[in-house]
Amino acid sequence: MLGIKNSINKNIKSYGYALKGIYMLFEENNFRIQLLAATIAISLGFRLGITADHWLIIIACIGVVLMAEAGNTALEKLCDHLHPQQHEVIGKVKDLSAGAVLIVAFAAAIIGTMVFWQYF
Ligand SMILES: Nc1ncnc2c1ncn2[C@@H]1O[C@H](COP(=O)(O)OP(=O)(O)OP(=O)(O)O)[C@@H](O)[C@H]1O
Repeated sequence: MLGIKNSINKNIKSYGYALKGIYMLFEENNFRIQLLAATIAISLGFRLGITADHWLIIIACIGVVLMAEAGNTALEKLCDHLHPQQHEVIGKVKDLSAGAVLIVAFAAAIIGTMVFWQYF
């Protein structure tokens, strides 16, 4: 019984740390821009009355883009902490990570356009 209680407490703590991470993301300019784009897409979804299938696609796109941005931010912070000085490899790691975000954001923009296009 105590084991289950400890396990639940540990879980709740973990969610707290995760929420702290999400809160930190709000300080990032790129994250705020992506959140604005997500808000516009969700508002458009309600306004156009899109189908449940289309909601799944839009929500999945938003989730993947925000997750990629969170990963990119975490990697940038780790790079800056491990190697605050300029280094070629650090630059490459940051560019690759930013590139990953750009790839999913671009794909999400295309998918979003294809979905919403059908309602106009
Ligand atoms: N320590 C470093 N060594 C070499 N190049 C770096 C280093 N730090 C940053 N850069 C280069 O500068 C670019 C911008 O880095 P920066 O850390 O400012 O990220 P950013 O994309 O501006 O993100 P943010 O504005 O969220 O901090 C990187 O993509 C990389 O090319």
